[in-house]
Amino acid sequence: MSSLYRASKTVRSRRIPFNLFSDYYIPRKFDSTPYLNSYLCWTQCAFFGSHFREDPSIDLSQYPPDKIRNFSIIAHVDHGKSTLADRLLELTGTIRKGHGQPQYLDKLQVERERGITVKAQTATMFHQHNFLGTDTKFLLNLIDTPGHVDFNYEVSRSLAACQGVLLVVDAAQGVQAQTVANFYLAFEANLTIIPIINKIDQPTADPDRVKEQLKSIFDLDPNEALLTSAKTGQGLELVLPAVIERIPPPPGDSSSPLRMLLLDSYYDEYKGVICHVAVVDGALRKGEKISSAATGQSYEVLDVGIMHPELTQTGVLLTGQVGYVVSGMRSTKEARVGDTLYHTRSTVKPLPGFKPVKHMVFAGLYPADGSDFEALSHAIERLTCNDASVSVTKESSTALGLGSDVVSWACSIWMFSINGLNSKVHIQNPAMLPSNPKQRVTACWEPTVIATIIIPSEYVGSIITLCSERRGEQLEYSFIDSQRALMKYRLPLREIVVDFYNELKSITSGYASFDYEEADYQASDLVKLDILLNGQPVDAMATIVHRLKAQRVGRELVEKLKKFIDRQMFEITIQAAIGSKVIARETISAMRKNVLAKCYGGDVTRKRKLLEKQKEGKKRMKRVGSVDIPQEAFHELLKGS
Ligand SMILES: Nc1nc2c(ncn2[C@@H]2O[C@H](COP(=O)(O)OP(=O)(O)OP(=O)(O)O)[C@@H](O)[C@H]2O)c(=O)[nH]1
Repeated sequence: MSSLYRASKTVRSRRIPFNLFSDYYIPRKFDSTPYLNSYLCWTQCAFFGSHFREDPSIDLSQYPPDKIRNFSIIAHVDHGKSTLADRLLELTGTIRKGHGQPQYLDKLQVERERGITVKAQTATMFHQHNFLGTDTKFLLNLIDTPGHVDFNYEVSRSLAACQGVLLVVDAAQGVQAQTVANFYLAFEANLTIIPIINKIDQPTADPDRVKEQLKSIFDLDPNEALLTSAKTGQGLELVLPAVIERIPPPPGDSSSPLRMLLLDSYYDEYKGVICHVAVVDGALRKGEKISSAATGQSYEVLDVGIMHPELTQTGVLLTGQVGYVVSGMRSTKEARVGDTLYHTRSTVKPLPGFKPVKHMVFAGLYPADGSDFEALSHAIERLTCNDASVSVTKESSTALGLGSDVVSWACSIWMFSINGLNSKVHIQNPAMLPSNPKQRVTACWEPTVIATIIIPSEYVGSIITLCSERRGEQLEYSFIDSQRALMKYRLPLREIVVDFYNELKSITSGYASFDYEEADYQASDLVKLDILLNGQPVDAMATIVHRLKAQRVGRELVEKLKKFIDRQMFEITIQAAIGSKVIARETISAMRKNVLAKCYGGDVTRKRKLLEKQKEGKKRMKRVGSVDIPQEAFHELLKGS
């Protein structure tokens, strides 16, 4: 999910899977596929299973903004955010110690299975602290954030509701690429940053080195860093006091009309759409009418409360508080993240920063077995119900075949300027390119990303080679300490969605850390690569590639195809071509029937006649014969094996 995760997803169902015929479409190597698959699994598992409860002991009017702290935990993947969040929930009695479910805030089954956080969750805690000489009970909203490379989009949403963050860094691994990316997200949002050096119980922990890094990379005061072990509990008692004392209270105005920031939403089978919100100004009560600044739609507030950590009805949410609202929205599509919700009859200025969802990750999906179409369709419907950032476009396909799985592959979006058309067109399928020769492509652009890579210095050379092979442009190269380098590259998005991360990990023996954020489109020399079987272009196999890569991609495609197409009674030529220029070619020779099998001994002229006849027949067959491409050839090509 900056990363691809910030990326919204577009899931395309039932589309011709052959428009990205290169190594780019290979789902196993497509780094974002696990994410997509996670979501698909998610649709099959009961998400949330929300329990609504009432807790009469909670009186939110006791918590004006000065007794509220909204904070988030940010970190590189696996540095211990979720474990730390769990410990804080335990410490405040929000969950029972040893509740038997590690990473409480990771509610999705897929999150537990994969050990990474996908959907950010919020939990409200209450904590007594001696503040400025008075024992005061504070309301703390902890927003757990995903740390995986794909999920930075979620991180930025979470940060919009916070005034401070805990920046967790693994004491052994030190600052990693996502630590850098997350730090800058928090820094740019003007949030108070509390550095936490976690996992100090590890034998390889080196907190002093991490402190140096915090100083040299982020200019953070090393003395302000807290040393913790979320595993053993060491140092955790200092975390909440630091949150209360260092992070400012939310700045809203309780006497102003209601303005609520919509943070997230999901679909509950019983209650409908449940929105997570942060009340910036004013107050919200059950029964009131609210409107959305983004869509203009109005709703009645059916239920309102806090996540403590289960949904707990309070009937009210006051300035600075974070909670949930049920308002009869029919689909999460109506709940636009970053939207401002306000009282229907009031006039307010929408909160800044709202951006409509911008799709960044595209995937084509189709059921390998056509009879599974309904099931897949249903699963995708549930997926889109639960996540407003996923949108679906249905396409019909003439090339669906047999099998048992869902086949998915990465798509890309290019921009083309075409002679005869006034505006630039976005193209994600080569078939969308005009066939009319008068509508010539005059320029092309492709999306790029800015990648941040942190590696032990001995791997710098290999990274430079990898990034230049992937058409990267080096933007920065510096050392974050005596052993590790930080490199920034601008890379075409298409070059990193497939296999880049795996390769990076493999050439650095797993020591590289990587993050990226979306950047502009850049002019690129793109060409349409056609695949021809016996001289006939197979439209579904055409793809768009960079001219420099066309030769290699074309060669690989024809070689792969050769493996999967059975020999037939006539010769088959497989060609890759750009326009009329053939750049790669393979031939599958014809099967030879032994026409002489029944001629024992006998007349030579008769044998010659039979062979001549066979030759003639083959010529005719080659002319009229259409090549059967087995479905598994497409599947195997898609899977990249
Ligand atoms: N030794 C040690 N291990 C820890 C500590 N904190 C967390 N871990 C372990 O580190 C691993 C990752 O912890 P998580 O809390 O899931 O990490 P995360 O940062 O939330 O990861 P994402 O959810 O993917 O963002 C788990 O195996 C934890 O048990 C610690 O203080 N010491």
